Amino acid sequence: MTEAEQLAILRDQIDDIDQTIQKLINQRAQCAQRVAEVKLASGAGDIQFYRPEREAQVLRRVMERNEGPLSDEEMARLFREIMSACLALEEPVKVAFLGPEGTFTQEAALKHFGHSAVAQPMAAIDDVFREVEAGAVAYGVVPVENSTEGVISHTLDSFIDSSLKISGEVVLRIHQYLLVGENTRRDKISRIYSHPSSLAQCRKWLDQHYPSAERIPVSSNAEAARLVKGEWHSAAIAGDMASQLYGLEKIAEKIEDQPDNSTRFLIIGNQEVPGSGDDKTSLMAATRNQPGALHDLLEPFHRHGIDLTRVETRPSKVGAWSYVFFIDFVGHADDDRVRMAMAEVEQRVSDLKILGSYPKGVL
Ligand SMILES: O=C(O)C(=O)C[C@]1(C(=O)O)C=C[C@@H](O)C=C1
Repeated sequence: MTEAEQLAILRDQIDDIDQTIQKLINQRAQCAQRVAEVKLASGAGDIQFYRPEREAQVLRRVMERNEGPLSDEEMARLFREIMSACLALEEPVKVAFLGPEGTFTQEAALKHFGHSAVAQPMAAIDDVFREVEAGAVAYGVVPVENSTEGVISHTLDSFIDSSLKISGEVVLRIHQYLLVGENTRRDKISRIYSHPSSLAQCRKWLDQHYPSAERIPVSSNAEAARLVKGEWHSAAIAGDMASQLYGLEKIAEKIEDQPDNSTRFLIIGNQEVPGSGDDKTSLMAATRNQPGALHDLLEPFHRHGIDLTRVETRPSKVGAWSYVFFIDFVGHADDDRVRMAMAEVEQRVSDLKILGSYPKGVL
């Protein structure tokens, strides 16, 4: 058989399969429309079309049953987009993210909600909180910690004065690129712009490759990319999205010092999310200012076998030398042992707020 004949046969098969997939996706979308009708018919005041726990369960199941050759992650990403489109038929989900366009936070928002979400850039973390609090959007996406750089304290501090809840988390592998516009040659770079944390994530690489270039901190990576678009002798450190958005050339790839550099983002909103079977909880606690306060706070978690994934300390804003602890642990607030531990913790602290229970990041 000639190459052309072999290709024609295989492409016929692909056409048939595509037709079947398309029919099935539309059948799935019709089911989602019926789900929306049921939710509307329930007459409840605040209808939740977006269901984070259900989405996590669907994606986990996709990964568990996957037999390849496509990877589990690739398959989950495809289903992520199918679900995003189905949800948009029910009601498009509106999301505010820490902008401008092209930031890693935008990438995180799209990874979490899919490309059918309506995502709006905000100038600052405070603005993301405000936009959700005002009800202009249903959810916000903000960075909370980076594996190289540590916690983003501004995000944690924002919870102190906010009634918003955490309804999800998403972890993004952060790859940094050195980008130039058409006016700059790679051997003529004297200025490198980026967000301070990206400059820090690439410090060793910069010391080695561009020791004498001036490092200029700016408000975001995307802003760095925008600046160098027309400038001479300047480069930006930013992600793939910013590079595409501003049509910049990548002259060096994956320049982050830590190969597993990743950032965790939180999804904030007003929703209480039921258990998905594999959840995390975040809480905020203020202790009385006395010796052993942190030990007393953590002891019930240990006794009830609850796995802590993070403990951060922040100044409480209500007087010098008093602190608020942010604690993440594995489990849902409705789990029996979490309930028991929380009842005990409550006796030992001056203030306790559950910021939310939510599915562990799947993708
Ligand atoms: O199961 C639901 O509640 C749906 O609305 C359906 C569906 C889906 O497409 O599978 C869509 C949106 C929700 O966020 C979760 C799941």
